[in-house]
Parts: sequence; structure tokens; C-alpha cells
Amino acid sequence: MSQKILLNSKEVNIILHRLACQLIENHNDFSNTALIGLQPRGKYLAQRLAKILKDDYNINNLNYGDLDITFFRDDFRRGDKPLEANKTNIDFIVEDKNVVFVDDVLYTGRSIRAALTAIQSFGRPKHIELLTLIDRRFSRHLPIQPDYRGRQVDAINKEKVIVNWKENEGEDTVYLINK
Ligand SMILES: O=P(O)(O)OC[C@H]1O[C@H](OP(=O)(O)OP(=O)(O)O)[C@H](O)[C@@H]1O
Ligand SMILES: O=c1cc[nH]c(=O)[nH]1
Repeated sequence: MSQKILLNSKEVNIILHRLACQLIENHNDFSNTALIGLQPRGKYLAQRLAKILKDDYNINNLNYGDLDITFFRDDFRRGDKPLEANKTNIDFIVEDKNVVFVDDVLYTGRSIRAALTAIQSFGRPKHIELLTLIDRRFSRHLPIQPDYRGRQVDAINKEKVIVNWKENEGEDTVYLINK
């Protein structure tokens, strides 16, 4: 297996601040916005963005949630081993909110398709956007594109993008590995 670094921690930090600013441009004071991290890996990115918005831009009243999509996946019954679900934590009204889904990698788009179904249990958002740190180009199975992207990456099918976060893996780094 070979691996190469696509983004180091300094580059991740710059991108996170840029994404936070792009969110502010479109969502102003976030009063009618909800930032929703997709479990499990999108949560780290969403929490980091929420922290930047709070600490650097005084956005204190952000509606923040985590959404688990396990039971809404189209491959839910296909795997050999049982899937492990994570927690959904949405303690605000989603009805009529401007929702921003946050995930670390966008590849086929199937996770986001599942998230679009999962969120319906919480109401009818006014509008849903997608923010992703890594957008793997030319690999979509569905007509789903990000509204905010950190970095676009070209990778072939046998390669995988791995996003590590300092809260979980000790450092912010994005790798491309050749399986
Ligand atoms: O666009 P897609 O093809 O759906 O791929 C994107 C998803 O892939 C990764 O999760 P993965 O399914 O590898 O597993 P994990 O969520 O358990 O980390 C990543 O965190 C995204 O959620
Ligand atoms: O490269 C990829 C593809 C899907 N999910 C990931 O986390 N990385």
C-alpha cells in the first residue's frame, strides 16, 4: 500500500477558515440555518467549522446536529457484516430551516442520498446545501454536487482518500492511499 499527503494540517486549517467564511457569506447570522454533520466522519468537520464560526466570527446561536444515515443507505441489506449505527443528535426544529450537510468526502454521492432521506424524519427543510472537505471528481453515481468544497481531487477507483482529524487521529491530514 502506498500513500501520499494531499493536505497537511496548515492547508486543512486554511481551507476550514475559507469554508467558514463562505458559509457566513450565504447564511449571515445563521439564525435560520442548521449545520448537520453526517456520522461518523462528517461530524469532526462540522464541529470544527462550528468552533471557527463561534470563536472567530461570534456566531453563538448556531443550530448544530449530527445525523446518522446507516439505516437509510441503499446498501443497508447488502453487506456481509452487520452495520454499526451511530448517534443522531438533532435537538432543534428542522422545518423551514436552511440546512447544510457536512461530510468529509464526497465520492459516489450515495451517503448524501441517504442523508436526504434521513432528514425527512425531522421535518421539511426550506433548503439543503452540501459542504464537503474533499470532492472526488468524476466518481458520482448520482446527480449530487457540493455547494461548498475544500479541495477537488482526481483519484482512480482503487485509491481512497482518508481524512484524519486531530481530535481523533492526532493530526489534521488528508491522505490518498493506493489500496
Ligand atoms: O459519496 P460516498 O460514496 O457515499 O462516499 C462518501 C462517504 O464515504 C466515507 O464514509 P464511508 O462510507 O467510507 O464509511 P464511514 O462513514 O463509516 O467512514 C465518507 O466519510 C463519506 O461519508
Ligand atoms: O476516497 C474515498 C471514497 C469514499 N469515502 C472516503 O472516505 N474516501
